[in-house]
Amino acid sequence: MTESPALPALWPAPLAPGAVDATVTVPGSKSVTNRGLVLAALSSEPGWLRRPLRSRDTLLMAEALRTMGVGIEETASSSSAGAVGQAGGGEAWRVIPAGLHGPATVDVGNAGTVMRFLPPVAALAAGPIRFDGDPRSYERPLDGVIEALRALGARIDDDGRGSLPMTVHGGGALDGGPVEIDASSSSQFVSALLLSAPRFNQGVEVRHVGAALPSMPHIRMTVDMLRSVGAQVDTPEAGGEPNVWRVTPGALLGRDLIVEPDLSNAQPFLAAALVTGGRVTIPDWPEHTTQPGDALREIFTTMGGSCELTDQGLTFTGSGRIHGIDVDLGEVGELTPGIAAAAALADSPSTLRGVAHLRLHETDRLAALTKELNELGGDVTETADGLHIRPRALHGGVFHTYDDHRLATAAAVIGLAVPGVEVENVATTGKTLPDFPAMWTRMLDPAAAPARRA
Ligand SMILES: O=C(O)C1=C[C@@H](OP(=O)(O)O)[C@@H](O)[C@H](O)C1
Ligand SMILES: C=C(OP(=O)(O)O)C(=O)O
Repeated sequence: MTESPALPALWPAPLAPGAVDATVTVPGSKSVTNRGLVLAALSSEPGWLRRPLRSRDTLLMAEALRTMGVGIEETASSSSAGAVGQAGGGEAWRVIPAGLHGPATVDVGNAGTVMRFLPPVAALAAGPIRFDGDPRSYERPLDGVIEALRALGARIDDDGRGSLPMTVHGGGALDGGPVEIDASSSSQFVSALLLSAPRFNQGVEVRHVGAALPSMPHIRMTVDMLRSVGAQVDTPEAGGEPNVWRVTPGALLGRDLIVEPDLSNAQPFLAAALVTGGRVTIPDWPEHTTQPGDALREIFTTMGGSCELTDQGLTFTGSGRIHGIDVDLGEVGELTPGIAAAAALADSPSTLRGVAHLRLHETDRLAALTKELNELGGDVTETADGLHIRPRALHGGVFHTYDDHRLATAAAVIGLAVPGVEVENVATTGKTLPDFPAMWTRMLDPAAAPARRA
């Protein structure tokens, strides 16, 4: 990660000087990096993560695994290995699995992936592992993971709250087997159980019961990544029972994983092309991916523009008009703040549906987007499961971010078109994209963009 210079408490979001024309290299995916770390830590041999994301969420994951005994070394292209967390380029992480053990304390910050994916890992460790985090982490749902782990044989002391803080008293092994879980509040409950399941004595059979399951692409990502390290996984898609996943016990291979760019973090830059009628290219956009950000190709095209996937990456070109959209974002909920920002600048109303669970994300995203957009003069109402956005002329003002990286990047998108937007605590983008303010400024500096027009 590039160490950012001190950022002001109120960051003046730059107004776009015209149509953007830039190539923006986006760091690795948070979701892939943190899954890759967990799987490598559970493998029977060392492995590599190349181009990992180095941000608060992924450093917390790496540090947590290290406190449980896993070796994780960071290698810059030309320098020697050093412990993760030290300053440095960090182009690859070598993960050396070891006997997992406590006592240890895991700081989950406000990272859903850390607070959900690691309790099953801790259940496999020998000794007590205490989990704690930011105040918001106490409010985010964890009950499904706690109850499922208990049903599978784990001992967890959570003071009966079903949330953080808690201690997993790892017994060195876990029975595993069949378990029912209501994962309607977070797909990460299912991913958490599946990721560690090859190491459970009986594997696992996870059956989701309850209302609709959000963020299915993220569960597919879990399954794909498990299979890529040799796990056997049966899924509903592969002709299995609906809402049932089975993982067979077995050793995992160490592998060399190249982490894809984070397509959800590409969103604000693509939105900049949409909002300014400009053009942005994201290099290394994968041809096939389970990342939900891939849906932006269709969503932003519907909202006004076109995209082309070439050897250079994905190029999105805005048409100069932004149209409203009526869309179910249940599968791709993490894209909602950025879509809401573009929708607030559109030429017709939008309805964003299927995202009630966003009330339990980094902040209550539906309430926060409604309040902050309306305070800039917008006309946004919360629905039972989303937002209704009627575009109006917006004015400048302070956009509060509630420690939510995606609120901050959404505010920057608004600021491209609305003079005088100040983003409170833009540093919160460090959760998944520490270099965001500098990347944004570079995108807007025509001298920094490669000349591509003939
Ligand atoms: O598994 C993952 O990597 C994620 C799953 C999703 O969580 P929810 O299902 O809780 O929305 C997503 O919103 C989050 O950003 C990352
Ligand atoms: C919901 C998100 O994060 P988390 O992994 O903390 O759930 C997100 O990044 O939009």
